[in-house]
Amino acid sequence: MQRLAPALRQDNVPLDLISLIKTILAATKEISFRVSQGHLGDVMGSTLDENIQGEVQKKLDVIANDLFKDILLESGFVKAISSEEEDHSVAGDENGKYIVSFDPLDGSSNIDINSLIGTIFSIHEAPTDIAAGDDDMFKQAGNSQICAGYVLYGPSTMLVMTTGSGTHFYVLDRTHGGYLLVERNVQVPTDTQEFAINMSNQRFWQAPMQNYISDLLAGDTGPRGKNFNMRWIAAMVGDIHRVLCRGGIFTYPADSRKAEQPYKLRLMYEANPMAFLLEQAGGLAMTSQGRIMDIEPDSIHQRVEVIMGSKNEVEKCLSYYK
Ligand SMILES: O=P(O)(O)OC[C@H]1O[C@](O)(COP(=O)(O)O)[C@@H](O)[C@@H]1O
Ligand SMILES: [Mg+2]
Ligand SMILES: [Mg+2]
Repeated sequence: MQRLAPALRQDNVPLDLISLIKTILAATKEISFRVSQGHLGDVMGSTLDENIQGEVQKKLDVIANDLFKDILLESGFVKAISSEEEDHSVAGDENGKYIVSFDPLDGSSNIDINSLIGTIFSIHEAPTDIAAGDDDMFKQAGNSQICAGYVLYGPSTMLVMTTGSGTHFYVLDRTHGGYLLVERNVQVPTDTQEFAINMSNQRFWQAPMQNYISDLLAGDTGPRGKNFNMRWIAAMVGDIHRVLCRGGIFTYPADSRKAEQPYKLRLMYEANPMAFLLEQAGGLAMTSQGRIMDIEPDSIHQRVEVIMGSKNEVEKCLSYYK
């Protein structure tokens, strides 16, 4: 099994980017250990604080955020970071070559039930004409990401990452403490009979999504002529990992629960990194209006509609919006 650094060198990843990636992964090893300790690791439960998203922060949201923030800002590689748990971007080294957006703990509602959770990250080059700490430097479209990945804290701790030369799977080897490459160039099947959506929001969806999902549910008695199964892990890392492993369509569509906030998932540290990983694996990552990675961001916590996964099924879903 190949170790991480030689695998990245094989993809011609620059040495300082490899160092930055290793810095990020050092924090994930600490989180993986804390998570595996569960109640013993004092990671369960909520704080009394709310983040800028209006969500009560879980203890592990804050622990993970502080771990990433500290290790990245001290690294010297990073001009600034932006996190789901930080109101604004945080300045690092003015000469840092990179900027990192991250979701320190994805699937927070799963922490206290010992279910699947993860960390998501996205790396861009740092603009030289904007000062560290100015949120504007993060307003870069997903198509200019140079690296994206997630770490899934599951039965095994897995890293799924791309630097633009395919999407690869790694496993954290607890015997020597490093990530080992287990699968190169993962390919998402183009067709699927598995969908993921939070069905409890059905009455709030727009008509095209209502129609698309009801045709899936009609199965072989309906226009699709085949049966579909449903899965919902309530952690994007878990649902997208399943799609990367065996295909599927994952969607968090627009809904009318809150008129001023029709979307749930965040562009910079959820949708964009997952889009890069899926596209590099032959999948599609769209909104009903276009390609997620072509969206020009206007704020670091911007939310978007998400329809992603197996190519032909995503196209089928989008045909309902035409
Ligand atoms: O609670 P819902 O509506 O099922 O939403 C689940 C979605 O929310 C999220 O948990 C949001 O992410 P965070 O846990 O990082 O806030 C996604 O991982 C997941 O896909
Ligand atoms: Mg998240
Ligand atoms: Mg989160």
